[in-house]
Amino acid sequence: MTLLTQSSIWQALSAHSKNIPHMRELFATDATRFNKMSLSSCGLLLDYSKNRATAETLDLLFALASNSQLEAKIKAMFAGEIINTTEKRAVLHTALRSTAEQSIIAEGQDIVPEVQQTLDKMQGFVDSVTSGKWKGYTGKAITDIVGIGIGGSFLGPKIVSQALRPYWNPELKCHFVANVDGTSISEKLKLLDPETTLFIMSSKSFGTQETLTNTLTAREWFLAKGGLQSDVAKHFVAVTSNVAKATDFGIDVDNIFPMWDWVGGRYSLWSAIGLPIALLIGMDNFRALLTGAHQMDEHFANAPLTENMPVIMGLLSLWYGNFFNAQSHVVLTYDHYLRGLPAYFQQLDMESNGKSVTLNGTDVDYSTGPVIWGGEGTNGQHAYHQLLHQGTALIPADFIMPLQSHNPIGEHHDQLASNCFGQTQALMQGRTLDEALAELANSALSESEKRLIAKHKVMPGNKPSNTLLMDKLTPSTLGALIALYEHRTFVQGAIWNINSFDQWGVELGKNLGNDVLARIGAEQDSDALDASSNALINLYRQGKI
Ligand SMILES: O=P(O)(O)OC[C@H]1O[C@H](O)[C@H](O)[C@@H](O)[C@@H]1O
Repeated sequence: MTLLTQSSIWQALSAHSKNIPHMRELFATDATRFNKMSLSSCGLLLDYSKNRATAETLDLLFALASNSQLEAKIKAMFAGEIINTTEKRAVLHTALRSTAEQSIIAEGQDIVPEVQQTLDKMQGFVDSVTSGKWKGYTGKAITDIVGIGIGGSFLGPKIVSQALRPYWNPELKCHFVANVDGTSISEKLKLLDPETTLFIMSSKSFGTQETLTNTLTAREWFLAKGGLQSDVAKHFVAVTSNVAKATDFGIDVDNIFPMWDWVGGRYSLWSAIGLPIALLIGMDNFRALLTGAHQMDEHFANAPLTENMPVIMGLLSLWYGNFFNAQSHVVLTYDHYLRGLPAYFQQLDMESNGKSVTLNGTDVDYSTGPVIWGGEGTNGQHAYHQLLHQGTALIPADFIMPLQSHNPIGEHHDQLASNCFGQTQALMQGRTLDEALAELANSALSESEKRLIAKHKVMPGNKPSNTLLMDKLTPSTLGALIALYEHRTFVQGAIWNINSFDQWGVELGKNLGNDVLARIGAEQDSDALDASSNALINLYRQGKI
């Protein structure tokens, strides 16, 4: 057994988990439950009252956090200690949204000046492109931006741009290409004019196969359409920590925006990786996004555990995963602009906490990161919510909704809000057999049919959910919301004592993919691998089954 599961606090939580009254009862016996179990910070309100938790539960969970040295671990991250021990790196995405007055030391050097210089360089670039000063090779202004990247170098810029659609510069269109499937870039290139298109190649390592291949294809297209090699600098810029590789590739050194080892890919939208966002919404709004995230950083670093939003959310999700066998967690955004957020949180959390050894190499004997999934409300209500209400799996849910819509037409937003709140209520209270029978009382069914149908209409309820509200979706509230989930992920990783900042599983896939590519291109059929892999490679070489 690990020290964690041996600890008395873990044992106490385990015993306590068997004795929590149904949430209906918890609400019926305490009219102040919402007041006690909600908090506001950084423009967000978290209602966590619809959870299987009593005051004792929370006390035990906070004690678990303290016993896991959570506060010291938070301090270590903000202080730039090498907490990504397997890659020997600091984890300082929080420095990207620090204020210019702060001083943050990584590897003996204050990194805030570099961060500020990069923001200034972004500012100059954004101003130049959006004012029309930056010209394409035929003297025309840029109309289309294509972000080429994958993983963290794609999802952050894409999802944040999508979320901040009301703030877009109407003169610019933005497209993203991630997949190495040639269809992805081909379909985009069909829409584009090489004279007015700017490609932003985003790759921290400048070594990711998909991104390199897509960028080469974009460059070939540009040259084939009439651009000259000497025009490439007007249409290709890069964001990378590997300047040497980018210049070798042919990117003008002035057009390279820096990245640093102390920023993980899935935490990088706050860096120059966010350049497509900045172009679309302007630098003032991009800085507001950073400010919102910074406010959440301050809250996370300074609020006591008992009033700390990321801590509370992290603990409650861990509560279900470790003590109620919940294997997944659903994120439901009641806002069309936030429809991509579940996918973003999926990468953030699953790539961070999909681990099974502790920092010192011991196998864990408890569940770590759950499957994160979700979608936009109300669409999901007409599909997978059925399983949330009546399925056998326990799936805790986060509901996220702005109080004011950017598109306040007719009754739309009232209906959206009532669906959101109605779902959390239904999940919590369920429907008893007596209630189901009462609903059928006046129907024409026989008594035995009523009993049968009523049985199918019973919903156990007691399904946990958090509700996160904001006044309006703005760059600042979005920054705070994303930082909240980053820190929630950190909290869980800290308690599980895993490294939330490496990704060796992903690396293995990359390496084996390269090996298979070599076999596909080899002179002879593959025979050195397992029988299945050999057969698949050789069928591919033949091009038919
Ligand atoms: O930015 P890059 O170096 O191209 O990396 C892009 C992505 O690829 C990897 O496989 C990682 O798992 C991601 O975290 C990363 O964001």
